[in-house]
Amino acid sequence: MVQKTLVGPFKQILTMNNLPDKGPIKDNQLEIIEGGGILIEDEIIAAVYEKKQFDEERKHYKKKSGDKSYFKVEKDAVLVPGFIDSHTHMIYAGSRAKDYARRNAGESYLDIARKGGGILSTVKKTREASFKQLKQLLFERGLTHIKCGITTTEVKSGYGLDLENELKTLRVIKNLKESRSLIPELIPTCLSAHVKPAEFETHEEYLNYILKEILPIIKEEKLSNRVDIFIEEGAFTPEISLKFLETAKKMGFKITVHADQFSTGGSEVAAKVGAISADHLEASGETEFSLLKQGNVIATVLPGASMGLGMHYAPARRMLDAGLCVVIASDWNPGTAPMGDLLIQAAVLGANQKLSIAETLSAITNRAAMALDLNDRGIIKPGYLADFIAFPCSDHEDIFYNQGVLRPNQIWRKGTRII
Ligand SMILES: N=CN[C@@H](CCC(=O)O)C(=O)O
Repeated sequence: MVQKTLVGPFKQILTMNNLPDKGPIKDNQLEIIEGGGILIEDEIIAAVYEKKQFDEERKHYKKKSGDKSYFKVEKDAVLVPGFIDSHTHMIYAGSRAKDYARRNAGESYLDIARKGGGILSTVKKTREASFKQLKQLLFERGLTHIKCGITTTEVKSGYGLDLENELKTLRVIKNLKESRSLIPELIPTCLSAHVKPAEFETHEEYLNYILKEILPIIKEEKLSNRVDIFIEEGAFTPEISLKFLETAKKMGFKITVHADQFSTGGSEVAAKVGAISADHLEASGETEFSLLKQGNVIATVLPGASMGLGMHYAPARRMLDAGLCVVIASDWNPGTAPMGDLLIQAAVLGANQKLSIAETLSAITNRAAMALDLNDRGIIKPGYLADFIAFPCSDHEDIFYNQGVLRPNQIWRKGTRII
C-alpha cells in the first residue's frame, strides 16, 4: 500500500524548478510558493500545492487516518530541497591538526606533504583503521551532515591507495549506504589516483595498477561508477592524467577531476576527456573558463579548502558570468577542509563573490545534483525524491543572511521525516 502524507502549510516553498542550468540566476527567477504544501507518496513528491489547493486537500486529510496522514508543520517554516554535497573525502582516520598549525606558522601545503605530512600521513592512519572503525567515523560525519540539511553526500576513497585499503573504504561506504537512513544518501567515487603511494616507483606504474587491479573489482562489486584524479604538482601531471582518465572512461566510469587548485592544466584535461565536473579551480582564469564551457564541464568550487588553507576563493562570480554551471561543495577532508559545513561555506562564499541567493542555493541543490549526474533530486517537483528541509524563519533570505547559524529544524529524506 502506498504511504501518503500531506505536509504543510509552509510560509514559503522554494522549488528551484525551471531555473537555467548554467550562468547567472537572478533572485526574481526563483519560484516561491507561499502558504502551500507537499503531498508525499512513499519516497516521492506526488504533488506541490499552492495555498488554495493545499487548503482544499487538507480538509480531506485527518491526522493518521487510514493510509493517509497529515503532518502540520511549525508556524514559520521555509522549505527548500535537501542540500547536495557533491565533493567530500569524508572517509578517513586521524587528524591533521598539526599540518594546520604548521601551515598557519608559514609552511606551505605542498612543502608539508613533501616532508611526510599531508595526504600520505592520513593514508597511514586510514590503512591502520578497521572496517568497523571507519564505518563508525563515516556514520558520525554523516550525522553532522544531515543536521546541516544535506540529504545527499558524495564520498571519495583516496586514503587507501592500495587494493586492500581502497576496497576497504569503498566497501564501508556501500555498507553504510545500504544499512542507514539517518544519514545522507552516499554517492561513492574512486579517488585511488589521489597521490602516488611510496610503494610505487613511478606515477605511470601506479596509475596502471589502478586501471588493472583496482577498477575491475570496483566495477564487479558495484562499489562506484565514478573515477576522480588529483591533477596537480606533487600529485599527477595533466599528460598522464588524461591517458588514465580516457581508459577509465572506456571502462564505463563517469569522470570528475581535481583541477587547478594551485596550478592550471587540470581544466584542459577535464574538457578533453568530457568530465562531468572539474573541482577546486582556485587558480583558474578566463582561458580555463572557456575550456570548461566548451567541454560542458561543471565548475565545482570548494570554499572550505580556501578557508582551511587560508587562500583566496575560486572566482565563482566570474565563472557564472562566463556562462558556467557553478556548484559549491564542502570538500570535507582532514587536510585542507576540516570544517565540512556546506551551509556556512556557501553563505560566506556567496557574500565574498557577490552571488545572488538564487545562485548560491542552486549551487547546493539543483545544480549540485547535475554534478553527480542525478536527475531525481535537487528540485521540489512531482516525481522527484521527497528530500527537503525546512528552516525556522519566515523568509528565505534569512537562510544565508545568518551565515550557517540558522539550521534546518525539519528534514525529510526519501519521504521520511528524520529530524
Ligand atoms: N586536493 C586534494 N585533495 C583534498 C585534500 C586532501 C588532503 O589534504 O588530505 C582536497 O580536495 O582539497
